[in-house]
Amino acid sequence: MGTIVNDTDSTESKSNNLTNNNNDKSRETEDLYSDKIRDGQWFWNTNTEQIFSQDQIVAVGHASAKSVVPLELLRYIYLQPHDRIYDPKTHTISYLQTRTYLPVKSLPPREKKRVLVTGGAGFVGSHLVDRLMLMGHEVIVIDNFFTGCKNNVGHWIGHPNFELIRHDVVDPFLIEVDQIYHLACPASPPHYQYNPIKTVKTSVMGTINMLGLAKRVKAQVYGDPEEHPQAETYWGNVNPIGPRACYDEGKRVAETLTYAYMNQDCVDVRVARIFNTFGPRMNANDGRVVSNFIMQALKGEDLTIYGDGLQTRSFQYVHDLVDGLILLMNADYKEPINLGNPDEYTIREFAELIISEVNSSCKIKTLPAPKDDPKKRRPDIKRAEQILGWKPRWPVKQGIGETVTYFQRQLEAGLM
Ligand SMILES: O=C(O)[C@H]1O[C@H](OP(=O)(O)OP(=O)(O)OC[C@H]2O[C@@H](n3ccc(=O)[nH]c3=O)[C@H](O)[C@@H]2O)[C@H](O)[C@@H](O)[C@@H]1O
Repeated sequence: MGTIVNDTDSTESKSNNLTNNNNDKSRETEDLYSDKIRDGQWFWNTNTEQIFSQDQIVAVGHASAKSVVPLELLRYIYLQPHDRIYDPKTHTISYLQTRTYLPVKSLPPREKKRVLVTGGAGFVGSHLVDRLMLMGHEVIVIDNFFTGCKNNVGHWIGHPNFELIRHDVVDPFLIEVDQIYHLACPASPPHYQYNPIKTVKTSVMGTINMLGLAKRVKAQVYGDPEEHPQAETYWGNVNPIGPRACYDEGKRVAETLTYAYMNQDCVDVRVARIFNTFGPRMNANDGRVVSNFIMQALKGEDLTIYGDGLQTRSFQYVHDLVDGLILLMNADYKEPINLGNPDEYTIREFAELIISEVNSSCKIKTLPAPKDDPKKRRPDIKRAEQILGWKPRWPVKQGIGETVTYFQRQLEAGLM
């Protein structure tokens, strides 16, 4: 039984005539990739230790954790709606039946781990699953699909190294695994405030169940911080009866539980405090600032700033987070570690960045500020740098570029 990392946070088919040009393009691209896979000349042939080429990011991961994967491989998965064909005339979606899986590394049995990812069909979880699969591990996903989505991991269904189970972490679950990444919990304020009792149960009972299983944690533990930037040594400032308490306090108790299991039952734990994260597969309607602003800009609507827009956030691209989680899992370090990008923006600056990246002429409109909205958030990442040798590689602008492409393609494919 293994180690648990607990996150305390902080298409188209061939039927009909596929008249849509995008669909044809998508099919052509898929055939091209399929040929490459069959001929065994996939991107793995490139030097996979190389992360940058001519200042461009060409791979993600860290050689020390054997997590390096060519970026093209991942982009193929999340930027091509290759397994679904949308027919705008009949407003139907067909799913392709035949599937070529991307080549995964062949690991010797002693290196191959059985890894459980709770919330593995969600935004962050599904990117972690892609990476672990490509690295050659056996991956088991449990998800209740409340905010997660089968499509996020659909490209692995049927693969011998992959299992997808509908299960709610609030209920006990028994399985033998080497490692557990506990990521299950709605993270956007509208989602987690929709059913606050369930949110607390997911954090608390979900964590108890997973700790019980393994006997391993995310940045909201800091609440509306009085210390800036936030180091792991800061204890936080949370209103225990406010609308965000179900999430923030849930994460805090999850950490308390994690260390109680470590001290009392010698459970091997890791605690990641995750700061605002964005990227492809964010839910377009989850109400978070990145997805809201990009969707509004793409649709030509006004961007909604809550309050004066002077509150700050620091945004990290999802690949950087996955790098950090895998490094943390493989490090022998038990204290909490912040994973976030210290590049801090006011929400107004961020709105202007999105407008310029989408090349839109949208205006900004101001709406009332939500209660208890933290005024500042920026991680102090010295600990992650020292202990894990990790720091974010993705400039926010570059990540935003890929995320905009993702949302654009989803919109074109009728998927949102
Ligand atoms: O993205 C995340 O990872 C975090 O999202 C939320 O925290 P928050 O920072 O409030 O996230 P957003 O809802 O994205 O809001 C960020 C800021 O933008 C503002 N905002 C949001 C949406 C919008 O349309 N306009 C707007 O001005 C919010 O008021 C807030 O000040 C969750 O509470 C965190 O747990 C989660 O980790």
